[in-house]
Amino acid sequence: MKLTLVVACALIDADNRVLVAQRPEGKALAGLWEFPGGKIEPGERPEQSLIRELNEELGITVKEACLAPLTFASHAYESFHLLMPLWICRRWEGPVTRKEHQDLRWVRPGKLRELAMPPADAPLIPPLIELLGP
Ligand SMILES: Nc1nc2c([nH]c(=O)n2[C@@H]2O[C@H](COP(=O)(O)OP(=O)(O)OP(=O)(O)O)[C@@H](O)[C@H]2O)c(=O)[nH]1
Repeated sequence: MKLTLVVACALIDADNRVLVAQRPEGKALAGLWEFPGGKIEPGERPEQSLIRELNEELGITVKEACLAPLTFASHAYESFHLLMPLWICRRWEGPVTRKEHQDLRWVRPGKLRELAMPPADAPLIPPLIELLGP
């Protein structure tokens, strides 16, 4: 089984809402709502990858000191096993801009279950509710 390491981030706004982004058409799991992030490239540290992905996908600049580890997903997809650490971030520079996704939404953690998310993401929701409220 191929192990794939993906880094992801829950950006949190002043109202304790979380940013989710809709995967583009043409990609695996298209249309599902995910946490911004992506695969680690060779030679990158996980935090560097995440900072790069957040810049590419959302146009924001994040400092490593503003990333805090929250939890992780470990999920067996058919063709690979996903291991995905989730960081949270409350501080960034620049406006959040849609660059690669179909759509972006700020949602209360308690509403995440109402969105179609990748199956790996379900266990990430309770820790967010515990931290931020429903
Ligand atoms: N960023 C992100 N990826 C997730 C989440 N949940 C989840 O299962 N994934 C999976 O983790 C992988 C993320 O990699 P990616 O977005 O960089 O990859 P991709 O499918 O665009 O493939 P590619 O970059 O090779 O074209 C995908 O297989 C995606 O389905 C999530 O919440 N956020």
